[in-house]
Amino acid sequence: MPGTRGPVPVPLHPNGGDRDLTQEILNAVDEHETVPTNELFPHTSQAEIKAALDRLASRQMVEYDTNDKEHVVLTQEGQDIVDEGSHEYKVWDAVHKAGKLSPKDQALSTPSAKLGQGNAIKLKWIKKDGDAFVPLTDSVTDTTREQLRYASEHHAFEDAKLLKDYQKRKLVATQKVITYIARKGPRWAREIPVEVTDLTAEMIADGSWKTATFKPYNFKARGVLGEAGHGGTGALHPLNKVREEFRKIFFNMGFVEMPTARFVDSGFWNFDALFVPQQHPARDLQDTFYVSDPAEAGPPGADESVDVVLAETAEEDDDESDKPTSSDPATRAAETTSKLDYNEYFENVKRVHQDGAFGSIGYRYPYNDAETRRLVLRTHTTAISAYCLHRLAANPRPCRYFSIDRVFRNETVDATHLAEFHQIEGVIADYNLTLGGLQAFLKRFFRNIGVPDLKFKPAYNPYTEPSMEVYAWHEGLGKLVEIGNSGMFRPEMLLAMGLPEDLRCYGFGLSLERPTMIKYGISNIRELLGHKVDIGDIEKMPAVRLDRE
Ligand SMILES: N[C@@H](Cc1ccccc1)C(=O)O
Repeated sequence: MPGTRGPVPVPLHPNGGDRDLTQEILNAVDEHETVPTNELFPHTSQAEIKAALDRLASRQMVEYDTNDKEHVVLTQEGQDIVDEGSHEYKVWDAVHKAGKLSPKDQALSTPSAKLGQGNAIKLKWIKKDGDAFVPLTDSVTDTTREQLRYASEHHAFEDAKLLKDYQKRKLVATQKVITYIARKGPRWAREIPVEVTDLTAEMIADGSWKTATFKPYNFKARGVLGEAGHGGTGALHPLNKVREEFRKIFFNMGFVEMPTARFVDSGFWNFDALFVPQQHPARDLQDTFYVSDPAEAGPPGADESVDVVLAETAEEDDDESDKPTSSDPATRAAETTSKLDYNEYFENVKRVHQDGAFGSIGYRYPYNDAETRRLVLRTHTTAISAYCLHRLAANPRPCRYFSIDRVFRNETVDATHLAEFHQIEGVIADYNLTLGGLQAFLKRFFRNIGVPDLKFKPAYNPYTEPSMEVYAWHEGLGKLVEIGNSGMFRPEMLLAMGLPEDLRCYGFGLSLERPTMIKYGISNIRELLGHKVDIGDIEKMPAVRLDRE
């Protein structure tokens, strides 16, 4: 069984299907240098091709240009001519076969034959002899058919001047076709590299270390805080031991930690930005703790002075090593923020709630600005995810974020419920994501913590559609238990932030308490958190590895 420290491959095709279009494009670019992608993949939709190209372009592996071209396409009548010959040809053919043919003959009374008679005479293929037609030649060249056949094969006429004429005769039409021309980018590679974070014994044994791409060291990362007092991880609270295990798993899967140091947040980030309607029962005093002093936050964006920086990947750090000013966290935060317009975002969110926008019909109720400023103890860490996704709009690109921190709900405390608990949350943004990809990811994630065989159940969240509850088999209880919630963030939520249309986003969340209680065999949550906790017991609890029972 792989340890939690082993390299975890990044999925190449998030839709989980067999086909990997990004790899096919990489192969083609490698072989042909410049590739008109739609001609190469005529049966693949434009949107799919663009999504695959965007995934590669965002990694700077390929670059591409977009070309608008007019294509000539045949109408049904034009196609019939290519298949059977022109109207004049059919007239000549009938007359030629018969030797002599009355205009009243059935073969000459079809609408097509009526259209063709004049031309066949003009071309000197037939002539009137008494009241019948006779052929003038034993062979003809059907130019109309040849020209149309050429146009259907080449999407253009050999002589461009013919287009107008054929368009007037309604035998062809034109169609705008977008072609994407791809070529190698500055970070060209034949494959999306799997970045390995650790050198393992297996890699040395099987020689794969020689060709592996190692994730560069981030020398600016802060070190792990030294343990004081009791010493070792034994001094950590069991929740923090399990939290550390989850953090390692996230880091190994290429996630970046979100800044969660704000237990108090505004109604805007906790609810409105996530399209929880202002009358939703979850916003009730019975369910949510509101702060009374101060009761209100400034408008969204007013807290921008708070120095919140998402650690970028080591790779990006590396790029900036020769630019000391921009690697300074405060400067970087300012750079990112300056591109974001909070007023516009706020108005967008209001519009979606009140009138509908970005393809959503909205809730259609009068939106209350004061409600958006009310301060709450955050009820879920999705408030932070919304905040970080909005920041992503300043520089949209595929990314993976996670957080593990405390949330608060005004609930009656019992053996399995506390008024405060911890949420583990993950967010993945990328082009062309699908629900199947989310299931594949969740299966991989939970396998890493030793939970195989997931089941998914459709669910509802105001901010995701579709949404799925995640279930796993619990040996001890002998039944399926809910272990998490997930979904794809709604387009009206992401578009309102200014994220591009094809950048889609998964989200999922689970509690930290549940896996911890299972690991330590604790059945009453009050033994884990709060005033009833026995410190002696906590000290004796061993360190855990999530993937080992
Ligand atoms: N916020 C959800 C979890 C979740 C996060 C992100 C997307 C979907 C669901 C919860 O509290 O249960």
